[in-house]
Amino acid sequence: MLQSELDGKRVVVALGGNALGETPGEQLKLLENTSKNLAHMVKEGINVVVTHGNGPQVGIIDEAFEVASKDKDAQVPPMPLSDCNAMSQGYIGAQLSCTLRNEFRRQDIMREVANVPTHVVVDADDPAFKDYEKPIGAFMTETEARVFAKATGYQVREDSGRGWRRVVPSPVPQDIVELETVRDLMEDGCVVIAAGGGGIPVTVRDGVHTAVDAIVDKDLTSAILAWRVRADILVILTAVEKVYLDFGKPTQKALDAMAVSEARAYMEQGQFAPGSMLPKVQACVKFVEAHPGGRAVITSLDHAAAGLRGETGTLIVADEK
Ligand SMILES: Nc1ncnc2c1ncn2[C@@H]1O[C@H](COP(=O)(O)OP(=O)(O)O)[C@@H](O)[C@H]1O
Ligand SMILES: NC(=O)OP(=O)(O)O
Repeated sequence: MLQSELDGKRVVVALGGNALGETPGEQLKLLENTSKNLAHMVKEGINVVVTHGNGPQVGIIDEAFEVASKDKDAQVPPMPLSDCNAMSQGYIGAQLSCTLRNEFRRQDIMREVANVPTHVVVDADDPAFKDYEKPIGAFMTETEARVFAKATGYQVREDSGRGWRRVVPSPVPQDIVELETVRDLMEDGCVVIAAGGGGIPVTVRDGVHTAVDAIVDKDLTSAILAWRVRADILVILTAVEKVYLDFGKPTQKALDAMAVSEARAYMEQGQFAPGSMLPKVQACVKFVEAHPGGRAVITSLDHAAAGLRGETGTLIVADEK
């Protein structure tokens, strides 16, 4: 796809939480770089909506409150995971708003940035509340993880060959509460940051919203958002340039493209790790199925522009009729 063909297109860009570094300072640096890439897209006439992950960050915030609340002298209250989730959304979104505004100024882009704290509706009976799948927080060795699990009562799991992490419930997002606000802001010409950390999950009963302690997968929420704002392209940016078959094995093979039926077959073979690559592929399939004509790309931040032009990354498209 030529750059000129991207002019006027709506693109939802999902930034991986694991690509945001481990400290606020590191995150700010990475977001400055990310904002350069996003600003280039905006300058080319693309209507960008940005979503972001929060797995490592929400784990750190939760851990900080856990440790501090156990210190009798510190006078820090325990903090529910749902509120830690909201804090991560606020702090990542706030840093990104700042770095985007600075980059727009540098590149003479006259666009407003709006950060929308976002909630997503989930089903209170989602089986994910029993079978925890979402890795959050720092990576540990297996021994460290087992000690941590014994001390805290938390569940831990190996994460895609990268180490062990705490896992929490990750219910499937059904709807985005602030969707109309996001749409209105887009119509007004804002570059919108929304659905951070997959959104704060709420259950709704008789119209009453109740936040729940879970972390929604931001790629699944991004797919709903992309479909509901009629995006042309969903771009999922993570740490790898492409999706692989036999990931991490000597037989590893990069995928340039997958039709939906191929993606489903690979998912059935267990090619994509739950909690990491699997929800990304599921999200892409969900988007291109819900929005025929839509394209989805998984690639790394550094390859975002080339991925948008179809020159790299793994493209997911609907089956040919
Ligand atoms: N089949 C696969 N192909 C590519 N990467 C995979 C695959 N299976 C698991 N992964 C891992 O999934 C990671 C992306 O998931 P994750 O780190 O959770 O995403 P995020 O960037 O959104 O935080 C990749 O960096 C890689 O380590
Ligand atoms: N909430 C979420 O999906 O975060 P990560 O992208 O960090 O896993």
